[in-house]
Amino acid sequence: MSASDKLRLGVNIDHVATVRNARGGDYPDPLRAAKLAEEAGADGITAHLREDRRHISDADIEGLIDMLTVPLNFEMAATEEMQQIALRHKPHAVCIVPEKREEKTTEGGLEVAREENRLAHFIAPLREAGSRVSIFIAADQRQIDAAHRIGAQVIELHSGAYCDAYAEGRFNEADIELEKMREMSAYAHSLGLEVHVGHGLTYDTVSPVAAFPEVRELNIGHFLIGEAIFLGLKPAIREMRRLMDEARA
Ligand SMILES: CC(=O)[C@@H](O)[C@H](O)COP(=O)(O)O
Ligand SMILES: NCC(=O)COP(=O)(O)O
Repeated sequence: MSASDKLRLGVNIDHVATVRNARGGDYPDPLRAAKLAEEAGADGITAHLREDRRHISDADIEGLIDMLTVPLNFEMAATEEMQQIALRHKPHAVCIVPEKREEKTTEGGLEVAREENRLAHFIAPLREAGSRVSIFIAADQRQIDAAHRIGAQVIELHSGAYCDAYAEGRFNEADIELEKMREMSAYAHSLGLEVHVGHGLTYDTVSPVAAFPEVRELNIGHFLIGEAIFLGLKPAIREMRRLMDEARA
């Protein structure tokens, strides 16, 4: 396996900030988590600067930009404020995600097809600034075609429907969702898009997704931060890495 074939693990540190923000102080520090994740072998760090700043803050993003030795995948909504922040920091990757104030977490993928024109104009300066532009979407051919047309280099398939179905014991539905992601990974790859997958992945759900040959990166956060309470962050990440490597072998 060449280095370019390696399945990368992006560790999302948002929920270290959620715990910090519960008390409004300085700890636990998401930057310290990012450092440990790097040391544990993370290939990248993902952080979502929500418009309501419910977890990651502007200062966290600045700190990550200064400190990281691995690429930052900066998740953000397609708003002018976020575009300005991304253009100031020029992260390795910008992943455009949908956001709703009332949601607990990112509920679905971005509606690219309905907003093609606006999104094409929105991502052009980000690409020109040197960031790789990724679009967080459902495993839906219409959305993939639209992401391709607007000039995104990467798509990230939302694995939440698969993971939720699995967690709730709806295994037939989980298989259907998995099959959709498998087919759409191959389809997106055939168009020349780089394929990532993320949201809600756990030790129980990661292996079949890691086995898709077209997938280049998994972004995983909430489960790892939870598991770190019991195992420690580095062992939790290393176990995820082991499962990914085993599935890919
Ligand atoms: C877009 C995405 O899937 C991640 O950002 C993840 O959801 C963590 O952030 P939230 O839990 O706030 O959605
Ligand atoms: N884009 C998905 C991500 O970064 C991680 O999502 P989760 O594992 O925190 O649900």
